Amino acid sequence: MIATESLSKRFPRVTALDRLSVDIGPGVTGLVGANGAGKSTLIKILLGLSPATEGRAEVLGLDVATKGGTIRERVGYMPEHDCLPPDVSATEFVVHMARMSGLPPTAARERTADTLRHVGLYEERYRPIGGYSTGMKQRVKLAQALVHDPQLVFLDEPTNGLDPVGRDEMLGLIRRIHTDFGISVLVTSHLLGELERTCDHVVVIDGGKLLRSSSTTDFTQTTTTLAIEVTDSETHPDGTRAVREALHARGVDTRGEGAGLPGAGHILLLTAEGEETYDLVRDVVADLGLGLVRMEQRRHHISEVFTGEAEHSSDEQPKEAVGHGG
Ligand SMILES: Nc1ncnc2c1ncn2[C@@H]1O[C@H](COP(=O)(O)OP(=O)(O)OP(=O)(O)O)[C@@H](O)[C@H]1O
Repeated sequence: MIATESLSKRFPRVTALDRLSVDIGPGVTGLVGANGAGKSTLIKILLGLSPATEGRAEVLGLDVATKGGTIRERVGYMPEHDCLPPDVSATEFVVHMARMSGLPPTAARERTADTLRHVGLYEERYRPIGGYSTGMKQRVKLAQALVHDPQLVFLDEPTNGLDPVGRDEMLGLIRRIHTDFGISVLVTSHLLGELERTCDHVVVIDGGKLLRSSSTTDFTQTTTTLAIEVTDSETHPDGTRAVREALHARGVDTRGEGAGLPGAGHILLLTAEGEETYDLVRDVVADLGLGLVRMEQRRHHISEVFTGEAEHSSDEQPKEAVGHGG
């Protein structure tokens, strides 16, 4: 979908992109970096809106230096900053954008209605945008990026300014752009954590340089941490505690109880030494006459992995560069 080769962008006082080489395939890809890392600059070059100082890039097999117009016909773009006219309605604005992309009037109106419904704007779509909440404005921006049925969309910080609920809704919408319509997505964020549920692939940049590009599952490989949850019984009204003590008596210590996780207080975490740990847990739970609700390997969160790597890396400081929220 996207390929860059030694791509650089230098402004008089700052190098926004520094010999960036990266390949991005279909699906949902997160582009993560702190504010100023070069994300928006990369998007503008990929759209053919801003020339690179050095290197080359292709989007959908088209050279950004010469085929910007064709790229913009096939790619949707949701800019980071507020850029909506306050005194027109969402419908009027999105129809206008659809017409600008070359759709005939009837198709533009139909696509606008479908797209606004998809992003969750209903009766409000006839009211002037100036009265909208931040979340509604973000949805209008998303709708105009999708209205011409692009093959690929670039979403620049779509969760900016949203509260946690609004952020989750937006991330769900982004995921559905790919699952429901088969449109590939490049979505930027300065929050590593929020992209792990949404993206198939994550590209991390810092100071315009590529820090890492890998699939989300590679970032979050399974660990040897086991999470266990058991039922209570009449004999053991606190089943979790009974299992903890029984495991301890057999030399297996459990850590914490999954504070912050769903079902916190009922979840025991322990390090699996191999198959025998699974057998031991099964036997202990059965001997106590309890039910095993779940026994599963916990996955890392991207941000934990990244923090670990940062600690081992001497020449890069992603810890300071990349937020871990979300
Ligand atoms: N037109 C410009 N002229 C001069 N410097 C620029 C220009 N555009 C961007 N920069 C600088 O290039 C660097 C990268 O900016 P860019 O906007 O790409 O970062 P970003 O990762 O998108 O961050 P943000 O989310 O804050 O926009 C920053 O130091 C920025 O100040």
